[in-house]
Amino acid sequence: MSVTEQAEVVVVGLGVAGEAVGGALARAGLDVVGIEENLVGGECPYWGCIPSKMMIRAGNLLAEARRAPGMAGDATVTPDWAPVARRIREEATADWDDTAAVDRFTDAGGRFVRGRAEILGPDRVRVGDTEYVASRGLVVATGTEPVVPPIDGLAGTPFWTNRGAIEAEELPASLIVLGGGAIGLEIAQAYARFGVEVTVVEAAERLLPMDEPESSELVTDVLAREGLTVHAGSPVTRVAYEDGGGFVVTADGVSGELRAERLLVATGRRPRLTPETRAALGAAPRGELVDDRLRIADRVWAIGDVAGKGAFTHVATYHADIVTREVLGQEGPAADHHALPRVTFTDPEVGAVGLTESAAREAGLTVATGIQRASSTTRGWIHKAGGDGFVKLVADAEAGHLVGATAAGPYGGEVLGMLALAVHARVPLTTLESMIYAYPTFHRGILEALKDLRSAG
Ligand SMILES: Cc1cc2nc3c(=O)[nH]c(=O)nc-3n(C[C@H](O)[C@H](O)[C@H](O)COP(=O)(O)OP(=O)(O)OC[C@H]3O[C@@H](n4cnc5c(N)ncnc54)[C@H](O)[C@@H]3O)c2cc1C
Ligand SMILES: NC(=O)c1ccc[n+]([C@@H]2O[C@H](COP(=O)([O-])OP(=O)(O)OC[C@H]3O[C@@H](n4cnc5c(N)ncnc54)[C@H](O)[C@@H]3O)[C@@H](O)[C@H]2O)c1
Repeated sequence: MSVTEQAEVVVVGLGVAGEAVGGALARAGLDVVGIEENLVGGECPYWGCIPSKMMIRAGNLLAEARRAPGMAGDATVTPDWAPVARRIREEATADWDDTAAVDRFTDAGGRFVRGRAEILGPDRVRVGDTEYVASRGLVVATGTEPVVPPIDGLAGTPFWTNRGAIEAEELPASLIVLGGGAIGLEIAQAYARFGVEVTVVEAAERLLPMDEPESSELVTDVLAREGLTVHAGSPVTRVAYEDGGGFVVTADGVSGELRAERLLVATGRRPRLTPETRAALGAAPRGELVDDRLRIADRVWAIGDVAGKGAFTHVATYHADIVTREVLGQEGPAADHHALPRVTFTDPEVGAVGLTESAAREAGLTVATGIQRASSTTRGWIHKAGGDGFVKLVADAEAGHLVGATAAGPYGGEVLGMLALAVHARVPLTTLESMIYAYPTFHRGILEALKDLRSAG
């Protein structure tokens, strides 16, 4: 027999986005039911951003030490994965236990339900035998799941997704990474720095295909110098797994077979939202899910990865703030993604914001670009080993402001900060040109890139 429970707000999925909106609304005094089938906090703290950045930090320490010869004497590096795995288990994930996060939500006044929610309609959700009816709003925050491509032989093999790679207590001797996007490259480089023999196989013509071609070139070059094998433009045609023998991968354009102990599938993620759920919520089967208030329908919102506006934690928290205001009936700006920043935490970091050059051209803008290589700046020249990078600017020449930028290099994600502001606030190029840039910094490359942009235009 089913039971019906009333609530003011029902939040489905307590990942980054759902935990933030659910907690804020509960703290504001609303009766909030939060439903989570796995761990409260979602992908980012347990299998995503935080543990992967711990791996990267550790790998970067090794890489810096290896750069000492010729610049600072000798350094002997003996990589050890144990402290990394321990830090991920103990500091990042509490051994994949979300008690603290659940307590945070219930202490705020939220009602927590562990289970898989089935969304029945714009105001109701079922978990097991209980139906939850929302009088004030339903928030869908179900995130994304890995896409596993339909490659012959792949299904049924013990391949890893990001979760396997993050949870690993011991490293394999060798790893094939399918997909040269953010997940694939961050993990590939970190693993390789710990001595794993890594091969990256990317179907598109270049790594990081959604980024500037200069970013792809830079990362491909650095990875090759670090001893990784990279195959781009090489769709995988077949995967096999031999007990005790590991994975055997065949890809177009790659002669012979690729073999490795482990296989990581990092070929993108898709929203956890079935066509049936879209229909139940009154959304069209395809296309944009939300409007600029992140509404699917009246009093139904989608936030975070599932909204399809960028699968990043900073998007999830940005959306959560907007929908918190919406539910509480508070004034505030609508969602605006024109200056979405993103950082791929390879070393060098690839930070980007807004439109790439090709996207700006496709949008019909009169585009002007400027580029400055880090090695040509004083700071890059001083930095020397590990100093590869560049700043690339993409301007709407008619409007006279930046519409996109890339800051790749040491601290690329940090240099990105002022470029994100410039794109967000549509700061006039003349203002950017007339300000003072501290010397010798990596961000001074922006001034030189502006000069390049003007000289080209
Ligand atoms: C390896 C990796 C590294 C990353 N690194 C970064 C980074 O450095 N920076 C960055 O900004 N982003 C990064 N991301 C992306 C970031 O993790 C996501 O953007 C973020 O977690 C999105 O939050 P979310 O709440 O939208 O979704 P999620 O975190 O996926 O949470 C959704 C939650 O909903 C639950 N759920 C789904 N369906 C149901 C249901 N029917 N019933 C009940 N519960 C349900 C899920 O169990 C999950 O806990 C990374 C991702 C990965 C995989
Ligand atoms: N630093 C960060 O902010 C960060 C880090 C990791 C993940 N993320 C988020 O998670 C999302 C998912 O990451 P991802 O790396 O899985 O996706 P992605 O879309 O960034 O990259 C997937 C890559 O796989 C390639 N690919 C697709 N099918 C393939 C196939 N059959 N064989 C070989 N290659 C194939 C694609 O061309 C693409 O380059 C990212 O887009 C990002 O939003 C962010």
